Amino acid sequence: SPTVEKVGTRAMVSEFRGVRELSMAAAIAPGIGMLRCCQVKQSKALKAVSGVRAMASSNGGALPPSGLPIDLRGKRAFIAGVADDQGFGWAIAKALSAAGAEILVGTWVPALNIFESSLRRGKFDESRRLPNGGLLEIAKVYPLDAVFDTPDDVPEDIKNNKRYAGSEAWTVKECAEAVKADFGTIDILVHSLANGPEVTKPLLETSRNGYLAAVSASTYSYISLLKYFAPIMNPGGSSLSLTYVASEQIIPGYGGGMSSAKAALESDTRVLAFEVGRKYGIRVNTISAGPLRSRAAKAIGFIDDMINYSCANAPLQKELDADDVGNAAAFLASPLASSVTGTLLYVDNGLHAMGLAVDSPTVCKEAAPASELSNVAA
Ligand SMILES: NC(=O)c1ccc[n+]([C@@H]2O[C@H](COP(=O)([O-])OP(=O)(O)OC[C@H]3O[C@@H](n4cnc5c(N)ncnc54)[C@H](O)[C@@H]3O)[C@@H](O)[C@H]2O)c1
Repeated sequence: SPTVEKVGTRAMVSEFRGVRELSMAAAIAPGIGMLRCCQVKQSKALKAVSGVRAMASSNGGALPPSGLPIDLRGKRAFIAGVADDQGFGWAIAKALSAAGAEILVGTWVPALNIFESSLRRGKFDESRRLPNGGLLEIAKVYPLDAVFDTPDDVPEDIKNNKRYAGSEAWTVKECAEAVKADFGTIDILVHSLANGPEVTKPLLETSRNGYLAAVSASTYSYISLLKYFAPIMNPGGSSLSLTYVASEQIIPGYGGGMSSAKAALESDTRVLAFEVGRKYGIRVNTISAGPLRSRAAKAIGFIDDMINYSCANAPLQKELDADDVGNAAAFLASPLASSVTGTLLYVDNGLHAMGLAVDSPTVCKEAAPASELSNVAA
């Protein structure tokens, strides 16, 4: 109605003013560091404002209720690749949970004990907090090693490895069977895992075994997950993986065959979207995420440089928040994206679109008016 439209417009105007004030503070802040800090605050403020709006609407306050919610109530998600609260898997679990989904996770066997004991001891309690004030609840943590499809594939040295000794049924097939036995079906499948034992080596110096191990852990693992989980997914379900722009552009330092593994993952996303869509009515998408200081990324060794580079050169000059990826994943998993499949969605502050490093000393100021653009935005 016209009244609702008016109230909605007022709310948007005041939201806009709040953001503008923060942007102006950013413009007058002395020094680049301060500017960057203000810009990060600006993005947090945007989130806070929309959070307040959501709260007001749910409390029957002055603002109108949102007409387009991401509603995953009654859905169940299995997220493979959660072993702490620092990575994308955790952020996706939180976003799906905030939207109402029940959360199951698959944790790499060698990391299982520490993850479960940290959860029990409350180490993650602060980061379990959801925007609505609730806590992320994980209905069950399953041991998983996505490099092995069935028990027959497990070599003796892994069988006898003491880090695997306390766990059982952790191959992909057994894990899917365990989820089926416990819960029957799932609706959402997330692949948030990767491993490249020679990631720090240039491609030219990568061994055959290192290359194949990267593709096995980071790419084939997704085919295997879909192969065994799709049969227990309800039609209309959604599956998702995480990729990185090194698949399509040269990122020196992202080695060991990991760039190839991500390129294969993106190609597989399209083929699997067709096969799994036709056979099970399930959607398959991938998110190409910007740099995040996760445990896996820290192991590569130059993640801080990548984050600084993105802040300096991406269209949006702010650090990527894992929650940004979580929220995009919640959208892709939801009925709002019911016609979206076979796609790659960039969630990277726009860095993928740049063809020029605007902070390069070889770029003249006229060609790269990044600072002027910051002021215009403010
Ligand atoms: N961090 C980044 O900058 C970045 C950017 C783009 C894409 N990604 C992708 O996001 C996904 C999640 O990574 P993250 O950066 O959040 O780090 P992360 O450390 O939180 O997640 C990686 C997970 O993979 C698990 N894992 C490794 N080998 C496994 C196996 N054989 N079986 C089961 N689990 C296994 C690890 O235990 C860990 O939990 C990965 O696909 C990664 O390539 C990361």
